[in-house]
Amino acid sequence: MLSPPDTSKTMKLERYNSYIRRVNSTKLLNASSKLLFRATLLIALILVFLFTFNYPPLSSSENNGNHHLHTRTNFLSSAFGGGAAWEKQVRHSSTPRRPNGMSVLVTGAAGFVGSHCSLALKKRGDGVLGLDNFNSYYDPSLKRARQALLKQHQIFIVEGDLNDAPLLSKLFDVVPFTHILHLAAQAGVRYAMQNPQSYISSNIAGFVNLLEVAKTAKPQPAIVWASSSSVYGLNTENPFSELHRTDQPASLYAATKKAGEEIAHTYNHIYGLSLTGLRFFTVYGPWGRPDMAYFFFTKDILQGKNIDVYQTQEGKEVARDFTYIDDIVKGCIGALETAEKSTGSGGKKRGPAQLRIYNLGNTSPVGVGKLVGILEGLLSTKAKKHVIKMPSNGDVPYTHANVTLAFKDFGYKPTTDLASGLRKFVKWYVGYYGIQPTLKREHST
Ligand SMILES: O=C(O)[C@H]1O[C@H](OP(=O)(O)OP(=O)(O)OC[C@H]2O[C@@H](n3ccc(=O)[nH]c3=O)[C@H](O)[C@@H]2O)[C@H](O)[C@@H](O)[C@H]1O
Repeated sequence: MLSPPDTSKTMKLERYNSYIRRVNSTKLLNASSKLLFRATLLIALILVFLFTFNYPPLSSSENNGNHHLHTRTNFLSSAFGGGAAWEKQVRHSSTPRRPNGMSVLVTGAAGFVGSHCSLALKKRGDGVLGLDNFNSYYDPSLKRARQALLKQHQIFIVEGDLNDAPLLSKLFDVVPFTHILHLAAQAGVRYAMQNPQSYISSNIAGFVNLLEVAKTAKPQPAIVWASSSSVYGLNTENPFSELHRTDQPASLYAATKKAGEEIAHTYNHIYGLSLTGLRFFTVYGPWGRPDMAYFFFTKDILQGKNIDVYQTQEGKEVARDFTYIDDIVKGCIGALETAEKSTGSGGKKRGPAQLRIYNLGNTSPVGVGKLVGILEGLLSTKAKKHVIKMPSNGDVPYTHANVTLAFKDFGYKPTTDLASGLRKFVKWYVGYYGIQPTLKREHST
């Protein structure tokens, strides 16, 4: 008999081979997993790159030297609600309803002066589109209430920031605005010590951003914008004339408004933009700003709280040329109506353009003590006055406007004295905040 073949060596070899195959297949598996992982990572990186840098461009149709801006505009349009319905609202709101009507972009439209001007323009048949960032410098619910009021009059407010170049650019792509009424700003004299950067961001960077977009717009709009009585700073000549010096601002707020006037000069000089700066003097009235003294004095008097009434270091009364909102609105519309067209095109100046500055005040300064006295009468409540020296926080002791120039050029003539204006304010205040009906009846006019 043949002895069975010795297979032990063959078996060993097969076991060894099968082991090697297992090891190799595991290695292969690991290698392919790694490859797969790397490929996925690479694809993810490419996607992140494309998304972040918007490459290749989504639009290549721009040929006005503003290619990047417009490309980003299209890319971002969905972020601010761009689209057919949004554009329809924008167009509808900004289309004039009278022959030769203006089409005005009102920045700060949910603000105090902005909301009043928007309504007045719309009532005349002009087209108005609002822009506002609804920031929380003061109670945003008041801004939302103004927005709701404007909506009732078919005025649409785009929610966005002055520093959002793509958004501004998009608005000018959609609407050939004839005018900008630029009222968006970081307001408040004393708050500048708490939040200086917000003044730089809105009043300087935001303004430059708006001018950059306006300069390339076709047609270039004429721009009327809000400067401030505070630019007179430590000026001691009275009443304040546009010819007086304005190189001694007492607050960062004033300095940013003064900077705005110089920046306006530059854009007028280089690009032919028509620019009119309006120096508002302590504007007050219904739908006003809760950060202003007349407003929070009213609130605090009604709540039985102390109010600080400032005096100068010499113990004299602090005074302001308080100006009623309706007079300011007339001034803004007068400035818009007399604004000449910008002369530039496609970012190039074609000839000299209009450059103006006007005081818009009441020409009748009133002491803060007297203001408090009027409020006490209207509210039938004695104020708990705490008379203190004016803190060194950017405030100035006195303002008084000479408005001869605004009268000459567009018939500006304030007609509301402080007592009548505050009566209207109090009537609105008690109605808006739902304060005792007895007060409301007592002060109805
Ligand atoms: O014309 C402007 O360009 C500016 O007007 C406004 O500034 P102002 O004239 O300073 O108004 P506002 O603060 O209401 O103080 C009124 C008076 O009350 C005094 N005041 C103030 C606070 C206080 O606690 N006590 C007090 O006596 C105070 O000393 C002052 O005499 C806008 O806010 C500003 O954004 C800008 O537009």
